[in-house]
Order: sequence, then structure tokens, then C-alpha cells
Amino acid sequence: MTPILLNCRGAECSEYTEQVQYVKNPHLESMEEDILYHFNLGTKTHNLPAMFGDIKFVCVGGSANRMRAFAQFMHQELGQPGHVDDIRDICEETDRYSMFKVGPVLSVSHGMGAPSISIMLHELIKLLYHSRCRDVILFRIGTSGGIGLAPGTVVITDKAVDSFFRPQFEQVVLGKVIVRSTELDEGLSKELLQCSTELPDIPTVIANTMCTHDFYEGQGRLDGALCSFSTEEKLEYLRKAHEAGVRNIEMESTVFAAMCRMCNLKAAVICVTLLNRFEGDQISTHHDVLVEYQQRPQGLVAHFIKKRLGLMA
Ligand SMILES: O=P(O)(O)O[C@@H]1C[C@H](O)[C@@H](CO)O1
Ligand SMILES: O=c1cc[nH]c(=O)[nH]1
Repeated sequence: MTPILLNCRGAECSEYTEQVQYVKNPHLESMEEDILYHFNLGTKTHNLPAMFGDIKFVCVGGSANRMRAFAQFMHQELGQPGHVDDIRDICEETDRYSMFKVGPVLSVSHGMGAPSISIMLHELIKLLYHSRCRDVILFRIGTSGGIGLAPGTVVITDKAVDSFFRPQFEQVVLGKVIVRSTELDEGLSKELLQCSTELPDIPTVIANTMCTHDFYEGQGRLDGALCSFSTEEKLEYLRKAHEAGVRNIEMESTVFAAMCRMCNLKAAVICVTLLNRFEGDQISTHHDVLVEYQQRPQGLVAHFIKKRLGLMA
């Protein structure tokens, strides 16, 4: 694995002659200013290349606190100067998303579900474009419900599939349905799996991930405020998902994969399972155990980043 160049900011970097286009929008060129509203950042108000030009890895996950903890963890892992408590939320003036920068690593929260992560990704990808970043890899590090796996297993997504087990994401644009592929980078997934074998206590598999638009009925749960099906119908659906190679369920992977693919960004989805859905719906595991589970995708990605940076002995 070739270590990547650090401190290489956009156009200053002589190793690269061509910029990969992360955005696919002809209208952006003619805009005098671009306001990234939900980040409270903009091309006129902020020097984005100076602030973000050296970003090489972006990690996203639902919760703001988890993404702050991940930034603090990366600060230690990368031996960054200064105190972890001084890592500030770059988006602190908005309460939509949180963003933390640690050297070449950006850690961003995206909230729950496809609409929330989609808005964040539009602005994040434009941020990378305006900052003239190159060779960036994106990771979604999250939680999920497992299908036939022991709780605590980390699933690296092979195919991100919808509720019909199709590897696609449907977006309604101007009243028409646009279908986008959710194919992820196979080499990156394999590299992450290799990293998991180099770490103790991170049981990891590569498998399909189902992305739903709801946590309760949408994931076949019997414990929501509404439920329109029987226990047997729920189990039959989970069995069908299992037959389709699905081993975990979450709520963002398809749109994350589709947008990264459209925008030429290498990406991977790494989610820990909090429970085995064949055994129940409620997440009743002790809080401390859940916290440790959530750290597993973080440890795996940290190991990958350190290897890529040539920081492993
Ligand atoms: O990144 P997180 O752990 O928030 O992702 C999953 C999918 C939903 O956003 C949420 C549901 O609890 O967890
Ligand atoms: O069951 C689960 C657990 C976490 N996240 C989900 O979307 N589903």
C-alpha cells in the first residue's frame, strides 16, 4: 500500500495534474458565491482551500457525539499536537450537523435517514470540490440491526440494497424517479476486511446491507407505534433478506453509496450490529456494551487510515 502525501493542498500539489471532478452540476461554475447553508460555511465567507484542502479521509455517522468522540480518538491515534478538548465543532453555529477536523481526517455527523444524510452529502461534496481536495475516501461508520449475526459483528457493505433487495437508490427529481447504482469499491472493502484481521476482537464480515426509510415498520419491527404485520410475516421477510445476502439493516447506505459513486468518491460503509433481528426488535443491551460496539467501526477505520498514512510500524 503506497503511503499518501500529507499536507498536499489542492492546486499546490505538483504530483497531480488533473483534478477529479467531485461535483456534477454545470450551474455551480456560474455561481458567484456558494453558501453551504447547513454547515454555515461559504465560498466568500471562508477560505475553504486553506481550511480543508488537506483532507484525505472523511468519516460520517449519525450522531454528533459519536463523531466528536471519533475525532478525539483520531487525534490520539495520529499523535496530533494540542489537547483533544480543543477540537472544535466547525459547524457549531448551526445545530443541523457537527464537523470536526483532525489533520487529514474530517468527521461529520449526518443525522438519521436518507434525506438528512443526502443534504449533508450535497454540501460535503461541494465543500471538497471548493477546497480542491484530491484522492479523498469516504466512510460511513454507523450502527445497524444484524440478520443472523452475533451482536457486535462489524459488517463491511458489499452491496447496499433497498427494501426490495435491489442495489439501487431511487430519487424523485422534478416528479420523475431517477435510479442510481449503489455499487461500492470492492478493493476498499477487501482492504478494510484485511485490517480487521490485524486487530483483536473485531469480528467482521463483508455482506449486503439493507437500507430502509424507517426504523420500525420499515425494518419489520413489531414494537413501533404502528404495526401492520404478524410475527411470522416479519420473520419471513427477514429470512428473504438473509437469502439475498443481507446481514444488516440501517438507514443511509444506499444514498451514501449512490452519491459517492456519482461524484467519483471512493467509499465504504462499515456498521456494527447492535442486535440479531431474528431474536428480537428492542435494543436492550447495556449502554456500556453499546458504546464499545460503536467503537469497533471507528477502530477499524482508524487502523486503515494509519496504514494509508504509513504510520504503522
Ligand atoms: O450512524 P447511525 O448509527 O445513526 O445509523 C443507524 C441508522 C439510523 O440513522 C439510526 C437508527 O437508530 O442508526
Ligand atoms: O436495528 C437497527 C439498529 C440500528 N440502526 C438501524 O437502522 N436499525
